[in-house]
Amino acid sequence: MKEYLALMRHVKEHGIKKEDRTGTGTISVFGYQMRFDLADGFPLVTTKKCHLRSIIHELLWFLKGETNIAYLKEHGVSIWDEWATDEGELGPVYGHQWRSWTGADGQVIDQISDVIQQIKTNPDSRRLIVSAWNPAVLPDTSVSPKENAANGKQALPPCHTLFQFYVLDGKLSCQLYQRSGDVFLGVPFNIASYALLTLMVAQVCDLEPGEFIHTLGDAHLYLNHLEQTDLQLSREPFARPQMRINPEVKDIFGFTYDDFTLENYQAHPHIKAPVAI
Ligand SMILES: Nc1nc(=O)c2c([nH]1)NC[C@@H]1CN(c3ccc(C(=O)N[C@@H](CCC(=O)O)C(=O)O)cc3)CN21
Ligand SMILES: O=c1ccn([C@H]2C[C@H](O)[C@@H](COP(=O)(O)O)O2)c(=O)[nH]1
Repeated sequence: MKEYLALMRHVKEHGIKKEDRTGTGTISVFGYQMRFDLADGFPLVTTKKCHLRSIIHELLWFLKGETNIAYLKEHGVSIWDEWATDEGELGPVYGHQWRSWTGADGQVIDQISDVIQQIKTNPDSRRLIVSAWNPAVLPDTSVSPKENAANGKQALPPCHTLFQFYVLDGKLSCQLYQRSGDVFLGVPFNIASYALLTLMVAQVCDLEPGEFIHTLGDAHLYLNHLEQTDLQLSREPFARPQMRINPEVKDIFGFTYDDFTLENYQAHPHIKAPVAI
């Protein structure tokens, strides 16, 4: 995962101090792109051990269209706890926008089913897009994430805002535009999550996986992640692991946790870091 280490190094070297909503402070750059050829193995960071279980369950939770953390809690995943109401609600976040975007006239749009149908029937389309950015439900920044969720707004505006698929020579590629990236904590999750989504969509569309292209807007290192970043930069990355997916599954909503097996994942020890809320 030298691509990820290059991002960390770039932000460390070129990042400018910038205040942020959480009050933690960051060093930040604007605009950065990484490319991962999915034929070269699964892009899971190896310079710290990553919790793939949380990543897989979070993706399955998005695909179910759920916005309550109950499913995550049942599976021991706590990464969204800090932003949810006491009832576990996050408001209309990713799952809602992906599966039941609601138009002004009340029309409900399942963007995931629609994009898969388009990939299968119109692979040359330049409109193979899913957007989570819905200005009608953005949070009111004068109140907390929990209050927003209680008021039917998003607890946090989506960070991975929009993704686009591209089909060429029987291969499926995916590009994500991420408006804001927590390089130490969030970005390793986001890379693995979208790489996995690309493998899953390719399988159900009878295509081979191509590239995952990750485009970042505000790419930042929180000031309380700098030591952890240096430790990671001092480590030598291992070869990428391989992801095996149960080949029987042909429905994007038919995957379960046991359909995924990561092989040959060799990683350095986990590194703890506080999450900015
Ligand atoms: N500041 C911030 N960074 C994020 O990455 C982030 C947010 N906020 N808010 C919404 C979601 C939640 N996501 C998170 C939240 C926490 C971890 C985290 O603490 N990861 C630890 C533990 C992993 C685990 O429990 O599975 C890690 O070491 O990776 C990762 C992603 C990504 N997002
Ligand atoms: O998937 C995710 C979700 C969130 N993040 C990070 C990016 C920022 O550090 C915070 C969100 O704060 P904003 O003020 O709304 O940008 O969470 C991430 O990296 N990946």
